[in-house]
Amino acid sequence: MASEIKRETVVSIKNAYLRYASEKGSVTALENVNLEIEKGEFICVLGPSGCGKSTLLKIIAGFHQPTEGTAMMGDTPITGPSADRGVVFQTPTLYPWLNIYQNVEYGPKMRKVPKDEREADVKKYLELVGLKDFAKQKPYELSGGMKQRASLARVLVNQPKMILMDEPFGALDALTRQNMQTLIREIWNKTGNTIFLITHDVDEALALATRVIVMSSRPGRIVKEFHTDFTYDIVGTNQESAKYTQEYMHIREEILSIINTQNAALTADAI
Ligand SMILES: Nc1ncnc2c1ncn2[C@@H]1O[C@H](COP(=O)(O)OP(=O)(O)OP(=O)(O)O)[C@@H](O)[C@H]1O
Repeated sequence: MASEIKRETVVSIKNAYLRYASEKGSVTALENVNLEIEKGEFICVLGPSGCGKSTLLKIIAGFHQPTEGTAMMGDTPITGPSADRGVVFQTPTLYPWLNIYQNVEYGPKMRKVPKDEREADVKKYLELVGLKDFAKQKPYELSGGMKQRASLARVLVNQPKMILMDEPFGALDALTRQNMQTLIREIWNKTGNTIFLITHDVDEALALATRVIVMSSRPGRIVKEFHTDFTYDIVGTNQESAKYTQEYMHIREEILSIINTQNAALTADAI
């Protein structure tokens, strides 16, 4: 008998709308979004600029509540931010007056985690992101990639149920970006964490995701989802070759074609 895979829904968004109040009236950023995120998924979100990707992430993070519809973590409505859902932004969020160790220690300290446990956790996650030798440095002494790794350790040390990343590698040079992709893939593979990552880069999405979500131009709706497994090939010995398969090329073309169609609709609206 085939063994059943136990699925666990971490986050579920149902019929969600988000309207922002602005000086010119109301802006509908999201329209009827439905999304179930299962434990261990690596979701990458793509879509035209301004289509509501960050808004969706902010709903999951608890920074915004849907104007209509629901956002739940397990059986509990998401009503505000929580250490269970750690957020990594494009610009690293580190306290400049604290060293890297103290920055990573900050969350557990606030949660009153006992000192010994805290110390072991901070060391573990600094090692995991490759910063154990930089614990005493201040953020200004680190490169952009290292700062982003420190931000990641700050989130990981809280052992969140989910990691939310808003274009986390967008400001990095190509080589550092690729190294960060390898790091986040390895961390995901090792910890089995659930990740929701926004990117503008189709290749980044395909190289990391187990599911790629493509959104329409504003108001943002989910127009298509692709279940992919190139990340497993890349994590194994195959490395880059996964990107040259026919299947990869085919999905890549399809995603780009959807985004281009959405961008064209956006431009036509603006004329
Ligand atoms: N606080 C706000 N008040 C009013 N409008 C907002 C607010 N935040 C976002 N918007 C609008 O909502 C829409 C969606 O914004 P959002 O930042 O979610 O898009 P995005 O897809 O993440 O964009 P990008 O890819 O350019 O980062 C945009 O039109 C934006 O101008």
